[in-house]
Amino acid sequence: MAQVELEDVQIAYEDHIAVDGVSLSLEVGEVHVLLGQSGSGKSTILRALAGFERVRKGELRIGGRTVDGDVFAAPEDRPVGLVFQDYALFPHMSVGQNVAFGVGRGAPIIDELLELIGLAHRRDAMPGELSGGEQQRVALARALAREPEVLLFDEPFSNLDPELRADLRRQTFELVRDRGLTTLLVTHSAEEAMDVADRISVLRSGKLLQTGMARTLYQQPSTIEVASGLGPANVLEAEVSAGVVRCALGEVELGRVSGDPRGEGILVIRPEDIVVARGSGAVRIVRERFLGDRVFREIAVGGRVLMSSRPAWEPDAQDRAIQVRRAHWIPLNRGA
Ligand SMILES: Nc1ncnc2c1ncn2[C@@H]1O[C@H](COP(=O)(O)OP(=O)(O)OP(=O)(O)O)[C@@H](O)[C@H]1O
Repeated sequence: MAQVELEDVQIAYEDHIAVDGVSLSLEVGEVHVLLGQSGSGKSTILRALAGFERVRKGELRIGGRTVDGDVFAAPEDRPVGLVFQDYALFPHMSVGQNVAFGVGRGAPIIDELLELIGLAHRRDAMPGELSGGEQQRVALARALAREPEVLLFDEPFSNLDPELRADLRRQTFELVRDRGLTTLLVTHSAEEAMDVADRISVLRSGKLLQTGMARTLYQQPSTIEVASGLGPANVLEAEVSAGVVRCALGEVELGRVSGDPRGEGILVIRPEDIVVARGSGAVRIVRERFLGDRVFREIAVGGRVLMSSRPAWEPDAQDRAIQVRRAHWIPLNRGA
């Protein structure tokens, strides 16, 4: 059953259309990520689901009930919990009061939630006395206290340092999944999106480009923007002739190319799928970066500079040639 539905939604700020024709459906218990660059419309969608923006066209439904469109449900009448980037705790209220806000002081769920976020012993502390990670846990507990059906997260981990961010992200999504809460997370980090999402929707300039599982979007992007939104990608013009795909790298066997290669198109090749192997070819390494587990290289070949990466433990070949392990085909009209 769909828990959250957007049907052909348009949202505008005066004459600026921020979200344009977006349709999306989240299953009950799904963790869904809106991924896109700054200004792509992610937060606007989240705010509209929370009831802080109105849709101009289309409809929003939560739990099968229309909350915006022909009718409008006020924010407090929607079964949603919202967690922002900047915690937004009430500074003059203690941790316990912040969590209990809007649900009543004595509610047993408050103790349970404080226990859950590991801050039961800080119940009387003020937000200013907590670290950023602790404050964000309080904000999460506060959102959960209303027992929402849907959780909305707007870049909730971006103000935290990287190690803490990864830890808190893991804890948060364990908790969300244990409770079976339908969740929509906004982020511009592909790594974060792939880490937590059941499915990802990639947005650009207010339009939805592609929805799918991380693996599908990474390996079989429908456009160049989706390809580069999920991670580094080499993009090469190519054409199919006589049963092989030809590009600046030479020939790639058809069997190594997913999609539907025919005529002219674009090949998307991930750095790890460009293998610098033993052989004779005009391959020059322009730049090399050692990243611990892998070595990332820029290599000049066929008049182009391409990105290639290999596991750091792999021995380097002396006489070099390029092999393409895997590539994906985007038809020309969709790649533009
Ligand atoms: N209150 C507002 N008034 C006018 N325009 C706005 C308002 N809020 C957002 N916009 C515009 O709408 C578009 C979408 O903004 P939105 O905040 O949804 O993007 P975003 O993808 O969440 O970006 P970010 O990652 O920077 O938060 C942008 O062009 C932005 O400038």
